[in-house]
Amino acid sequence: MIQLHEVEIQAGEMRVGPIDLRIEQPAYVIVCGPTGSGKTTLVETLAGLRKQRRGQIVLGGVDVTRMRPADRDIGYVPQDSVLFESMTIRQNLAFGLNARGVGRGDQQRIVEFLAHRLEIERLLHRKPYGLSGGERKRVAIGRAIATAPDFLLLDEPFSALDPPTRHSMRQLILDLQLETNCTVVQVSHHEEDINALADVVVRMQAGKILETVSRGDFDAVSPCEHRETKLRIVNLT
Ligand SMILES: Nc1ncnc2c1ncn2[C@@H]1O[C@H](COP(=O)(O)OP(=O)(O)OP(=O)(O)O)[C@@H](O)[C@H]1O
Repeated sequence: MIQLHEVEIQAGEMRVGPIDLRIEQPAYVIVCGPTGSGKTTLVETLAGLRKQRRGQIVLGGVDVTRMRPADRDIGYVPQDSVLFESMTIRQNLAFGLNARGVGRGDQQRIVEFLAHRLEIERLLHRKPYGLSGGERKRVAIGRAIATAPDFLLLDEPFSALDPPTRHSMRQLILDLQLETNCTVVQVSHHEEDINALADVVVRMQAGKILETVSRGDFDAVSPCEHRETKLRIVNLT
């Protein structure tokens, strides 16, 4: 369960919140809304990167309100997908594993698996310089999911990608979410993302949640039916 209770953040001149939210896990949550409505601020706050003025955040039963970002069970892909430029792609993917003291053998096994799954094996020896936008996104996503977090935060992960790459990335993320059962919170402006991915849509406006539309309980249906059901339900929004 994602639970936010009266969360407030000061973002420059703008007050984001109070935000109250309850979302059952696992879910694919899309946060949408006009530019400047507070979507990134909300996601950064979940990641622990923004100081809250007040309120409480509970993720999967754990009160993370005062927890450091590294101690939250979260993978985060920021809007600009910043990579560690001095490290190889292999080292980028292994970063979180290394920080958690995972042994060399296990690190190697996980990195090879991720590289295969994300189709970036041929990039492992390279440094980020010169990677395409789509390749960077794949590495950033791989780095975020390497530690198998229960929560994956994606801030406009498909921006600046061409339509075919957007389509394949969307499919990849959906498959990963269904495979790992993690909860994804994704910022998106795009109707196709809502149609293809969302179990829950959180609409923000002027720093507040305007509405939360839930797509119901999909536990009993197959992944394929899952997507079709989502498509039907989005017409209600
Ligand atoms: N550090 C900051 N200093 C000043 N203003 C800030 C800061 N962070 C956020 N803001 C302001 O808070 C508001 C919300 O920003 P935020 O990035 O969360 O919006 P958003 O909904 O993600 O927008 P977009 O869709 O354009 O990415 C904006 O008006 C922004 O300028």
